[in-house]
Order: sequence, then C-alpha cells, then structure tokens
Amino acid sequence: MSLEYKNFDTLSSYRDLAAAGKQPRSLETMLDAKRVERYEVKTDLGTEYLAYNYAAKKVDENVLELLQSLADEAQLAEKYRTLTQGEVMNTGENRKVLHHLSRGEVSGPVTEDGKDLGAFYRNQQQRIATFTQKVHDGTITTPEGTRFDTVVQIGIGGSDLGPRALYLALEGYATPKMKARFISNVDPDDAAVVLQNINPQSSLFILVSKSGTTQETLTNEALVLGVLEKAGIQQPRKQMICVTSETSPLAKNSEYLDSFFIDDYIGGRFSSTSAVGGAVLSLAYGPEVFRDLLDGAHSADLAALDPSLQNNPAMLDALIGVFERNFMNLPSTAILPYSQALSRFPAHLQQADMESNGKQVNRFGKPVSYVTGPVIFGEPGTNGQHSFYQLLHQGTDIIPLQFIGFLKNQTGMDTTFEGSTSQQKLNANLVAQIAAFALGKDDDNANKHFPGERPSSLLYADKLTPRVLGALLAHFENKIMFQGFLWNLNSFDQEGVQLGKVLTKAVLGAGEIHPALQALAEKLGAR
Ligand SMILES: O=P(O)(O)OC[C@H]1O[C@](O)(CO)[C@@H](O)[C@@H]1O
Repeated sequence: MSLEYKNFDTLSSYRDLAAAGKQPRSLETMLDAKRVERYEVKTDLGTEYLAYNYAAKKVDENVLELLQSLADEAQLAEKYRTLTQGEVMNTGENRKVLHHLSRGEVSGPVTEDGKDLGAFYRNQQQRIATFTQKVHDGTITTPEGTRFDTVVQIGIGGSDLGPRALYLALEGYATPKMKARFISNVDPDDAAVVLQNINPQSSLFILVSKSGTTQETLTNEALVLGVLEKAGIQQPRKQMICVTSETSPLAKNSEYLDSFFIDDYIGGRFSSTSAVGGAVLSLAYGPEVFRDLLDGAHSADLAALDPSLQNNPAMLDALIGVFERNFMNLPSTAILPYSQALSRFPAHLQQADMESNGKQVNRFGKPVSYVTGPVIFGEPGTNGQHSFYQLLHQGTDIIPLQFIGFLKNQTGMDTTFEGSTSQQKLNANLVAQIAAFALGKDDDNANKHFPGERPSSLLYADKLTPRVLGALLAHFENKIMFQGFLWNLNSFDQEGVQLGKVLTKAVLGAGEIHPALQALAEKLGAR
C-alpha cells in the first residue's frame, strides 16, 4: 500500500468529527459500570499487563467509529510499520527513526548498506552489561583501586529526563546496586549540591550527550573534572564513561574509562531505551532489570501495530487526544500518576510530547491550519490535589486528564489507619477524582458547584515493575508518534530549540548584539 501524507483537515472523517466534537455526549448520561468494564484495552506483558481505561472520556460508539475511520484514512498502522522497517521518517534531518529497534525487532531486521542496525543496539547493550558486571564485581575500579558505589549522570533534555524518571520509578521496586544522581542544569548549584552529597573517590560519572556539543553538559563536565582534581583525583576521566554518537567530538576522546554509543536514528527524547538510559539503569539496578524494561516496551510496541483501535491502546489514546484537542478545542493535557515513583515521569513526557508535536508546519514545511500538540504538565497525586486541582475542577479551561495508578505499591510497606491502608487511600482518591471530574456536583452556592464533564483516562497495572514501566514509556512514545502522523508533522526533529542556543552564544561572545539583548545581558551580568 502506498502511503499518503495529507493534512489532517483534508481527510474525509475530519468534517464528521468536527460536528461530533461540537456536541459530545455528556459523561453524566454515559458513565456507568458497564462502560467501565467495556471501555478498556489491556496490553499483555506475559505474566503482567498494562490497561488503558477510557470510560470517563467523552466518546461514544459513534465517535469511536469516526476515530477508527480517521485512523484508517490517515494510515496510522501502516505508517508505524513503515517507520519500524527503517523508512526515513525524520524528514527534516533525513533520518530513520529507530528507537523501537533498541528494545526489539517490531517488523523484522532493519538493514542499511547490508548492515543489521539492530545488531548495533544489541551490541551496545551487551557491552554495557559486561561493563556493569565488572563494576559490580569490583573488576573495574577507580585507578586507585576503590570500588564504585555511586553513579552520576551528566546530561540534559533527553539525556537526563527519561533516564532520571525511569531511575526514580524503580527506586522502590529494587534496592539500587549503585545509587544514582543526576546533574543537568548549567546552574552551577545543580552540580554543587550533587557533588556535596557524594563521595567523589567512589563515584562513576556518565557523561551523556548524543551530539557531544551541548553547552550545559560540556560545562558541567568541566565543573565536575575540576572538583575531582581538587579532591586529589589524578586522572578524573578514568572515573568517567561517555555515552555519545560515534560521530560526536566526544567519541574521539580516549581519556574516558569507556565509551558507549547511540546513533542518529534515535532522537534524544526517545533515547531512554538506548545506551543513554541503558548505562545508568544497568549500573543502578543491573542489566537484567533494564532488559525487563526493554521487554515491556517491546510488548507495547508490538500491540501498537494493530490497526483496530479496540486492540491498540496507544493509537486509541492518540485519537481521543486529537478529538479533544482539535474538535473539542482543549489546549492542554495533565499527566497525573498516583504513584510517587513516577514523580519525574510527567516532566519526561513534557519533553517527549512538546518537543515532538509542538510544530506549526507539516512534514513538508508548509504551515498547518489546525492546532497541534497540547501543553503537557503534571504531578503525582495526591500531592497535585492539594495544589492545582482547584483549577482542574472549577477553572474556566477544561483540561483532559491522564491518570496512572497501580493496585499494589512497590515496596510492600504500608499501614492500616482509620480502617484502610495507605494504598487503599491513594486509590480511593484516584477513583474519587475520576468521578468528581466526570460527574461534578450541583450546589446552590455557585462557589461550591462542580460543573463536571471533565474527561479523563486511566492507565493502570498491578504494580509498577520494570516491565510495566517499559510498556508505560512505550505507550506514550507511540501515542505521540500517532498524533504526529495525524497532524502530518515530522515529530522527530526540534528546530524550535535552536534560536535560543544561537542567541546565548552571541551574548557570551564579543560581537555586537541586539540592544535589548545587550541591556538585559548587562542587567543579569551575562556579558
Ligand atoms: O544529548 P544532547 O546532544 O546533549 O542533547 C540534549 C538535548 O538537547 C536537545 O537537542 C534540545 O536542545 C534535545 O532534543 C536533547 O534531548
């Protein structure tokens, strides 16, 4: 089948959906126990599962049928299959998009000039696993023979957010073999606080930069090296490994204890399952835990191939999101995990989604005449309830909500207080919120009135394990990809981050700059 890349508003289902979006059925009339049972898709992860429940979304059978037509017309499943076969999908940078291949083959091997590209990722995983084992068993130590007990990742954006979110997500699941810390911001206090709280003599640093040119990361490397030298460490780079692409300037530096590689076919925000996340997660939890995470992601990747929305939670989530964004005109989406372990997951999804689909031109560089990616934000519940939920319940904007929850907590530690456990309280809050947002509450006092009709979905599993975490990550990555296909965008470049970088260089340089920039730079002592 030949693929067609058309602007979303030229598709024939667009008009029908626009009509349906103007008058979506009310949740008050639709939401019942039957719907809670029926409006759910489960991804099978072997002995585990990840469920997507959309009972509290404002879609009925009619809208679901229209969304299926839209998915078929936009050739979502075919485009995804083609992407996993190695087609150039990052049109702006003329690159393949292969992050799925870092967890397994979705549509068979991907080759280039006779080379098996999957073998490259497997080889890096194997090298990381071997290196990790040697660090853990004390074969690899500092030059002075001290065993490493801490790992510190230095990187920013995709080289920080995903790996950090995943590390934190597993801290309660398994006792780390090495504790991990992260330095990302060029604000020197970020590095200072981390360095003050570790023993530099027994710390292994991971410098992560795909490009090898990111100002913040190189500056932080210099800062760390300086601190290590001051602490009397003679060869600081022998306590540092590097994760970068083979063509980056860092790859040529043989002073590092070791180097591991990614390639240009995996974008920074999709690199958590490559060596970018693999090094820190394997060192912290062991390569087998990282493998489980990859397997969970691979299962979700396979489920995403199904053209039927009823069997494809990522595609369904993408379509419902587009229904809300384009046809109900809702501008943002909140990610609300009822799991403290996922405290940084919303921040990771913020980059993954907003850097991918925050675009105003289509994949051919032509302006689009419809809205694209929503604003993404979020915090774990129940903390968020005591903070920004006021606006979510009674504010003038309706914000679609993506709840995430688990039947059991990770650590097994809990208490019974006033007749219920903490985990029961957590999940009681979660279901109460779904109902309160959907159904609202009438009150004669307008100040106490809850309008309801605020749609939400729920991703849930038995427990947040490495496999479930991998599937959760892949669910969102695939949702973002499908939405990019729908909006006819190239979701895999990020030109919007460049201008700020260029102006920063100009401020720091000696040349003439815009007078307003000069005045501001002087005020802040940046020049
Ligand atoms: O891994 P690198 O090349 O240092 O890039 C870090 C981040 O910077 C960005 O390019 C944005 O500035 C992200 O896309 C990327 O994740």
